[in-house]
Amino acid sequence: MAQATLLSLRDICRSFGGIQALDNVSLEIAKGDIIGLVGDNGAGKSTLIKILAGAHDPTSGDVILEGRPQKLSPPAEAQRLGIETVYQDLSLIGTFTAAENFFLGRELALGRGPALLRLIRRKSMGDTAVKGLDELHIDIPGVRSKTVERMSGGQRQLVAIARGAFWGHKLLLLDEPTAALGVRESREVLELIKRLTAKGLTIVMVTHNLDHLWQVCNRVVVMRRGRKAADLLSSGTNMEEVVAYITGAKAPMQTRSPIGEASA
Ligand SMILES: Nc1ncnc2c1ncn2[C@@H]1O[C@H](COP(=O)(O)OP(=O)(O)OP(=O)(O)O)[C@@H](O)[C@H]1O
Repeated sequence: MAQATLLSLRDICRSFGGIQALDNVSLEIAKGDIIGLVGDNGAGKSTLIKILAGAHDPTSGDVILEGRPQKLSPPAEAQRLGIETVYQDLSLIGTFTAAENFFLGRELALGRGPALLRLIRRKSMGDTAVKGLDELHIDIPGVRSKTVERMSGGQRQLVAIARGAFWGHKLLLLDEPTAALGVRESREVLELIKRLTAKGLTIVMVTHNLDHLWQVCNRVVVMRRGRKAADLLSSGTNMEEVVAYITGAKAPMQTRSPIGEASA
């Protein structure tokens, strides 16, 4: 069955001084897509993610969200629209617990007022964070009591992704979610991504690990020198072909997004 389009990028260009980081990139993201965004260093992946995250404005081109032209910047606007980003630094405060990190910068923050009210708000935030982690079957001891700096890298990544999924009800952007992790921790993160997929979340994930991409993504988008070199269903391609697009051994496709074709 054809999936509805969530977000379209149309002819997006972005330059930094004389550097053309993105050159006429168009991309259709369907609801429920898990897109693996790949490409060599400097190919334009981060710039594309930052456009979607509202951290960069396009120099030209249009962003259409659920059928309406939309400005995504600044990042708070993208977040208001339900787009969350988990960057590699995870943006967690080490001296806060996982529960406190869930609500960083959000309206429910403790704020001012009588001590009792602040205590009640803190309890309510803790309950919500625990519920959010439970629903995703993330079993981390000390969600309310242990600071995240005392957690493993894998646990921190799980907390950051769970927080992103909790607030990002439309689109979750993941920047190399397994880059710094060992085999077991990577597996846990990939399992979490699969559970988010099952819940119908839409994800765009930058990765250098094609094996990980194949475990979770239904689509592969290859960037090369600021252009979209290929846009493929993972079920209709293989690693050899994707590598050929990454390196330029294979000429860029005349791409159209494979929305509506069979998903993996
Ligand atoms: N803020 C910036 N100022 C100047 N040039 C930039 C800026 N951000 C990106 N670029 C340039 O734009 C091009 C694309 O960079 P981008 O970071 O998007 O690539 P990437 O595919 O994410 O690479 P990597 O895998 O190395 O992170 C590169 O030439 C980079 O140097």
